[in-house]
Amino acid sequence: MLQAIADIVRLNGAEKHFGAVRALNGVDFHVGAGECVGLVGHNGAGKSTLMHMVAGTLRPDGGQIAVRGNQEASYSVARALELGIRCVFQELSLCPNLSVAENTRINHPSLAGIGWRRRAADLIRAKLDEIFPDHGISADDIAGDLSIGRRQMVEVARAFTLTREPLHLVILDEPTSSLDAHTAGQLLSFVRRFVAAGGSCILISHVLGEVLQNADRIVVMRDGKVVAADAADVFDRDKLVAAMGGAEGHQKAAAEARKIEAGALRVRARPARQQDDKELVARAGEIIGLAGLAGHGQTDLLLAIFSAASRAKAGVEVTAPVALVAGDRQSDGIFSQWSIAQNIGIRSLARLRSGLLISPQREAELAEFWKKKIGIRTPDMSNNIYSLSGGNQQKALFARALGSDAEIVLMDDPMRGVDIGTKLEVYDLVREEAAKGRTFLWYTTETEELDNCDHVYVFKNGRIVANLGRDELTEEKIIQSSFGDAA
Ligand SMILES: Nc1ncnc2c1ncn2[C@@H]1O[C@H](COP(=O)(O)OP(=O)(O)OP(=O)(O)O)[C@@H](O)[C@H]1O
Repeated sequence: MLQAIADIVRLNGAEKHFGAVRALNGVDFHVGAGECVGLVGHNGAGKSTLMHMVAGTLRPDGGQIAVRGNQEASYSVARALELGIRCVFQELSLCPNLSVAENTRINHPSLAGIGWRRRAADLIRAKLDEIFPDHGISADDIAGDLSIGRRQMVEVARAFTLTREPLHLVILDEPTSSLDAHTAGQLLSFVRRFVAAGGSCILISHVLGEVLQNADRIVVMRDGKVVAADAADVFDRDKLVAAMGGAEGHQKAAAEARKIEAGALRVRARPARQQDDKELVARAGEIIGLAGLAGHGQTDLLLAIFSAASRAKAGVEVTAPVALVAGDRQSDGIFSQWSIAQNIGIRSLARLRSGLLISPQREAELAEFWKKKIGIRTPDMSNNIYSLSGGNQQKALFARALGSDAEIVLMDDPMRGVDIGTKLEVYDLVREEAAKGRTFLWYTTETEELDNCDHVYVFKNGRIVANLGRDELTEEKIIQSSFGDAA
């Protein structure tokens, strides 16, 4: 009996189908009080679906759920909140036209009456200060005006705010996917403090090091089933990868030096706020990294280059067609009413045309080619794009850019939510395409990914502060440049 009460939540035999897809195939899962459970698995393994069961946002087709030892017959979001279970979903859920304070109020019905706005502002400000001491976010900021990283910080902080509503378990579905290494570290150390004080967390991440270092227990999912579950110290990176399946055989070849012939100039760009003569220069066949703390001008420069391809822009020279892989897929990348195939084909319309119309057959062929090439997991590419798991949506955006005629591919933190096996495949693909002469400009919040780049521009306060060659590339050096006056 005591054991049962020590569980915050326990699912037995959870089942969920989406048409032909068996997203959950009899899953047993539990979280104890004062425990951080890491949940890992390939894109489409069923992690988010399982979390929707815990958060009450989806009803299982079969199985039972018990919270603190009590069977819940009609479990729902409202019931989960009443029981102190909250979730930070992968697809961020802040209302874009409301302020940070107003968004906080949504989760706290008890913040009512005169002065609620100030109380909501105080509440979220205090939590942001506690988790991310140098956050730079105001409670009056409109959510839609914030960068994706800052929205993620608000969403996470909001989940941990305390009023009259109880708080026992927070589900964090890829909470660091848009955070730079410094900010991700702040969040993970807060999670450790929360758990040490008796709270519980579920941490989903494709950054395996994060899970290995911060979870007490790790659960591995594969194709809708739990395939391994044990204390975190029983696993290491290789064991996790092996249990997840799909990444075997891939060596970390990324760091190998590539032979680059300096090709024709493709991009020359000066950030709008640059005061010295530093500028970004990219040539045919190069893979160029953009690094530094999130929100320091990397995305702005990519967007400036993207728009300069169609309209002349001061300080930016672009000499070939450009495609952009957006990291903020909800706002910038996905056409939500369209199928997966249409989402992939949109950047290649000239090639897909037959007479005046788009040929559905050519569109389907392009989509099938990329489905196989990067393993987009779906029974049918004519399904709506939102039927894909988050990581598979991101793969579709890759396919759109790489399947197009663009000679310059801009990547704005593009691996958000992509699993480790696919990441390694995409790295190979990027290097392969660069060897054929394509140019990649790659902003990433994952320092490890910079190993794929020939050199890396570090940004601070909207300016380039350093240009590091691959032999100088270490996390320390990047952080040093990001915080220092210059480098
Ligand atoms: N609303 C939906 N309609 C149809 N299929 C869906 C829907 N939601 C999920 N699926 C399918 O269920 C399976 C599990 O998806 P889920 O989002 O749980 O995976 P995941 O492990 O969270 O993946 P990721 O790491 O990419 O986020 C996938 O095959 C996905 O395509």
